[in-house]
Amino acid sequence: MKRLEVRSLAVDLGPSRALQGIDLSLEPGCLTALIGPNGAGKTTLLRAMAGLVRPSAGEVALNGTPIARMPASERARAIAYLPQGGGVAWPLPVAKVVALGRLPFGERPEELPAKGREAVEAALRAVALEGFESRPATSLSGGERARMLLARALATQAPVLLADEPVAALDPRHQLIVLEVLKARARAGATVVAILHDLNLAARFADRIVLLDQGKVEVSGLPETVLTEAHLGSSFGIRARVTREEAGLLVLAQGPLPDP
Ligand SMILES: Nc1ncnc2c1ncn2[C@@H]1O[C@H](COP(=O)(O)OP(=O)(O)OP(=O)(O)O)[C@@H](O)[C@H]1O
Repeated sequence: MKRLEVRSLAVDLGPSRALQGIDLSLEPGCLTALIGPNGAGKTTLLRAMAGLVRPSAGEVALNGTPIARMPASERARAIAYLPQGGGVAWPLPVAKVVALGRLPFGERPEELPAKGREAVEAALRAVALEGFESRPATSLSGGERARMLLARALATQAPVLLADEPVAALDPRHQLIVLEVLKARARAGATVVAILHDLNLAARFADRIVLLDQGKVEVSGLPETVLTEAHLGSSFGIRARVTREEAGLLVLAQGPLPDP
């Protein structure tokens, strides 16, 4: 089990400060949704958590060890990262693409050991892509491709899973399937962080929500603490109604607020 800590993190991208003063503790067993308006810094924060962006100040630590000091191979086994809208350039069979998730263990797709094969099969099952194993990856639809790339990240079976908009390209049924998979990973002890734009899915599935706005954490905590009409107005610029239904919080975006 790995706790991911973000301590006083700042990131500069070119001339602009993308993140500033970020302090977060991401707990094992917990699915955290990262939400915020376009350009808030969500992808930058997730990339920093994966060790893909160099902080200008502060650090990210895994069970107390700064990830910048971890060997790349160790980090790749500990943190699986699903980039936003990833693509595939070669017509590799789907099973081989998913098997690339085993590379951090030195397992090559063409000669996977039993454990690697099981991990790949379980990942394909989890995203409902059984039967796609030999299809060329380049022949998949956008949503199928997104699920294949999530399966690659799942196949690593890393204790930390960071997913950038894992359900953005998916139909409603597959959105639910994928979020249930992420939740199950968390329940099995993983630390899971997913960027979500759908506030109702965040309300329903996240144990904790972090709302980023202009490179800072505006608020973080339980869904009912974060998804308030006031926060939705001030950070997203929308007039919204939040009601509590039997299934959980329901966010109804009613209209954009005028520019401040
Ligand atoms: N390479 C770069 N150079 C300069 N600025 C950048 C660079 N990459 C991102 N930015 C800026 O940093 C800010 C944060 O970007 P980021 O992609 O993290 O936002 P986001 O919250 O993920 O947005 P979205 O919801 O649109 O995906 C944005 O203002 C973006 O324009």
